[in-house]
Amino acid sequence: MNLLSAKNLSHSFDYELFSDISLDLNKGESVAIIGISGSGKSTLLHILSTLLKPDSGEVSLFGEDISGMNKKRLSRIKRDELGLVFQSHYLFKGFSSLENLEIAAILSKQDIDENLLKRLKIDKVIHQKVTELSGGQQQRVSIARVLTKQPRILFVDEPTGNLDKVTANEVMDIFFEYIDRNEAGMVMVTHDEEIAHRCNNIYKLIDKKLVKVS
Ligand SMILES: Nc1ncnc2c1ncn2[C@@H]1O[C@H](COP(=O)(O)OP(=O)(O)OP(=O)(O)O)[C@@H](O)[C@H]1O
Repeated sequence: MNLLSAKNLSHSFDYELFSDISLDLNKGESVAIIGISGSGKSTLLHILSTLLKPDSGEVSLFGEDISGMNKKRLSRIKRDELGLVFQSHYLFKGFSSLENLEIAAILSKQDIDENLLKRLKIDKVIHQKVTELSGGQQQRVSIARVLTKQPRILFVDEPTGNLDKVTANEVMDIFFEYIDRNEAGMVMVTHDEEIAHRCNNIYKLIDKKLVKVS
């Protein structure tokens, strides 16, 4: 089943970033987007995850074109079905990590998975304020929070940027197991070719086009 379908996307800021880009994501599938710095990878991810409207083109989620959806429906889909793991973590800074996870658990009527916290190596810091944690710890709290709500599509921007190699691989294992177990899908932007190769499909943003690499 198709989770996401993007057709003929074009977008410009001061200059044209890309044009006529199409991409599909099916259940159980992972897609990596690579490309040089400034090629527009994060912008494309923002468009696919409904945060940004493209200049032209269409994004459909679960078979429905989002441009035709009313605001309320789109917000509900965003809240319940999409999981965004971006570099700015969007954690509630005044709260502890546990409180951040509890908010996600309550909103989505899911339970916090203790084993996930152990695997992410945040079980011991869970009572500390978010602001007392390192960047890498905050990133892993934000990953735990996103997975707690059990989204159907994960949008992940440079997930392993400030993690050591062992932790980075563990985080990737967690993402891939999550997709398999929940028949979810993932679109991931990364600079790390090794990590990109763990995905089912790799696309490169180059010369304003999205080219399938493998
Ligand atoms: N909101 C914005 N307003 C104006 N220009 C923007 C905006 N967001 C991004 N840009 C510009 O668009 C270009 C592409 O940015 P983007 O972050 O999508 O690239 P990227 O491929 O993800 O880069 P990196 O790998 O360095 O993160 C950059 O030149 C950036 O300055």
